[in-house]
Amino acid sequence: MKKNILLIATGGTIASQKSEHGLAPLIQAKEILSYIPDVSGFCNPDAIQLCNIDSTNMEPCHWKNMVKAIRDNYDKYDGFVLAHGTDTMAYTAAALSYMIQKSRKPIVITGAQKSIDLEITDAKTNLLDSFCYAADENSQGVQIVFGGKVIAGTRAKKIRSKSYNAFDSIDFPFLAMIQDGRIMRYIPTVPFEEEVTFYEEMNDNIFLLKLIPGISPKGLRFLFEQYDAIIVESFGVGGIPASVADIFYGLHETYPDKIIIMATQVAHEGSDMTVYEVGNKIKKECKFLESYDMTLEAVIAKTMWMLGGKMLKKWELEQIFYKKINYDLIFDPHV
Ligand SMILES: NC(=O)C[C@H](N)C(=O)O
Repeated sequence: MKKNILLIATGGTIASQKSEHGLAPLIQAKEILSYIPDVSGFCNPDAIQLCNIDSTNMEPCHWKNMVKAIRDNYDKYDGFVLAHGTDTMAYTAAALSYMIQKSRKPIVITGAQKSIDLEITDAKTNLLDSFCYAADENSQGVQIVFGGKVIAGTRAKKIRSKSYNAFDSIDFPFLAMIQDGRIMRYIPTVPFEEEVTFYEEMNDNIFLLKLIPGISPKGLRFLFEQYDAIIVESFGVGGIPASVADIFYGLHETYPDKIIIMATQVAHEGSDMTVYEVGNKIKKECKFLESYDMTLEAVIAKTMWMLGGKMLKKWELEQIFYKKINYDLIFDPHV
């Protein structure tokens, strides 16, 4: 029997047309479907419009609306395809990986580098591939389908701003590749036994501090006062420059429960603060959590999600942060 697949359109280049001030999302969900009539050959497609925005404007409130739309339609459809801008797609894929867990019904996020109404575009192939993946018996969970690759929702990163080949899977194999409607799986599907769980609360009161050589520690106190968690994007495997470390020690005494997470600016292989003196001591004394092999997008989304529910103690948060969800972490931190 043919599967019922719901397209949830949110905007992005895939839906964009020229406006007075540049490309802007204008094409509506049903019209997007009309560009890919072939999907009706293998599934029953349907479409709804959630918003029509450039993904630059994507916010946690939109993720909440996506979760609600999927939850409200969960019994009616067998799979979901979200059409989304590419710029923040990796964040949305990570966010939905935490907000919708153990879904037997696949949730596929896709988009394009060129609008669907252009003669030469990647939009139709990406959409066709996404419907094909969403309608396949062995698909589940949250993933991006783009440029013929299927990437776990927590592992995607936009690595090219213009080419069709815009996304990569960081430190984790592609789940599958898709070519001419054929799916080649690299990671076998182990069907979820538990029921799907939906979470709608995200705490976006977090701050990402990118370190640069010679960074001035001015303003750190303000960040500690204002934000519930601070993610520090440092160099290499992770460390804090001496000029900043003293301030951190002082602030940790005043705010011992503040969540501080070390991530790295290096694209591959992740963090390990214990290797160098510049990271080891401060990690222990200020009780830093660290990203290890999680992507920055996953760390940000996971932090928002874990702080989104009820107030938890720091040690409970630590356990949740290192819990493996949708392939986000391979390293074993031995908490
Ligand atoms: N290719 C794209 O979709 C880029 C667009 N600015 C967006 O993220 O909405």
